[in-house]
Amino acid sequence: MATENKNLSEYDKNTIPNAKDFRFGIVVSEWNETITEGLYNGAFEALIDNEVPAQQIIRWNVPGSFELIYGAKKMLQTQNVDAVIVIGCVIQGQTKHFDFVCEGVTQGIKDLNVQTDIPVIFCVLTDNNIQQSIDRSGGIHGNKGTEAAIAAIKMAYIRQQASMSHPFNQPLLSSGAIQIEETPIKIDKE
Ligand SMILES: Nc1c(NC[C@H](O)[C@H](O)[C@H](O)CO)[nH]c(=O)[nH]c1=O
Ligand SMILES: CC(=O)[C@@H](O)COP(=O)(O)O
Repeated sequence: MATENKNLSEYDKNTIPNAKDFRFGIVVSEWNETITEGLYNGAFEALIDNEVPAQQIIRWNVPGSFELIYGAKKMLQTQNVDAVIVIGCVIQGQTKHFDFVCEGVTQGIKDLNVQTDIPVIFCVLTDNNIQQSIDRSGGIHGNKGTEAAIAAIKMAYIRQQASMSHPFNQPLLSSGAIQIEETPIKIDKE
């Protein structure tokens, strides 16, 4: 379904896990600032709406979307957060720069999700023109910041549940592997 057919700000509060004890980091790009402020406001308000205390929301600014990767990495390493949201807005210009910034930030954030344990939520608009950005940052299609905040709550909850259901609740081996008790396989003899 395209954003056009879905309001990005709509969510059913009954389906959202309790978020009052989680800490969230939000890294905001200063490029296309009016748009990224709209996205930040959407994310912040959705977290507050879901009972996250304001002091458990840590905001950092970075110069552009490309810097969101480093900002998120440092946030993960230093702020004891349960999830990070990266907020940016890349708008097509006259050159291929758009493609490289979009590809770079997308792959970088994907890498953080693969390599580290804390979820990083992608709230980066990659638009053909400013109108598309306005429409998605509190305009006619709602606010992708709201959608990102709900995703962050859900992912923080999944991480919490996963750690609680860790096999036998045992610590990781020094190799990083999980110790799994072997169950003998029964082979039927003919
Ligand atoms: N053109 C846009 C950029 N470009 C800047 C880069 O993200 C980066 O800050 C620079 O290359 C220095 O490393 N960033 C956006 O977020 N949006 C744009 O439309
Ligand atoms: C997304 C961009 O990098 C961008 O807006 C830069 O514009 P241009 O390609 O015209 O230099």
